[in-house]
Amino acid sequence: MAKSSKLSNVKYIGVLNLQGAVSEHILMLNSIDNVQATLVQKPEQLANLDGLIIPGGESTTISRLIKQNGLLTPIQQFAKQGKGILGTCAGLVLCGKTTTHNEVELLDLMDICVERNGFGRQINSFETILDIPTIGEQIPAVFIRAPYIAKAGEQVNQLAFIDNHCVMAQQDNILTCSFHPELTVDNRIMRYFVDRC
Ligand SMILES: NC(=O)CC[C@H](N)C(=O)O
Repeated sequence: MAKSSKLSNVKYIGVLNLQGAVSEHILMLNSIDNVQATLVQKPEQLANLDGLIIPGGESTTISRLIKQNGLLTPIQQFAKQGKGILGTCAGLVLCGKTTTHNEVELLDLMDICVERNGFGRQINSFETILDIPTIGEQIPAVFIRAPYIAKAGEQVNQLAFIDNHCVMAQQDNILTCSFHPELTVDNRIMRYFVDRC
């Protein structure tokens, strides 16, 4: 999209379209006023975006495709410019600095060490209701082969916990959650993210 065609009251949010829960994020973004959602597969599609969502899926696959598509450095630069990034589930893993078993190449956007599949396998998937003081009460959250944040640096604001495991965090312009907000009808987390882009 050409810069001149950007409307000042509209937030332009991209969804990384490599693998995983892409269309669900687009649908949720479309439920919010003054948001223009677009798909991102190539570095040049990051230009003029205010924010980027890295969806859930399979972090090893998304990591490989990020490299294949030449997106590793462009996404890191996008984050350094202060643009908003939301990583959900596998997206949280990818935003991390390390994983406990070092099995995935990460974007290193947030000072966290992630336990992949920390809540167990597909069969251990669950849905719950979270109170997230910064955002709101009674927020539905869907956990599918979900990771948790095993360790977080001092600059990381830990926003929500389950059984003492951190499941949502923010470090400046980077927001991550272990679960899938886009699989519910509650768009408060998405609105919180968009407002900060
Ligand atoms: N629902 C998900 O995104 C699962 C993430 C998956 N466990 C991974 O590490 O890639």
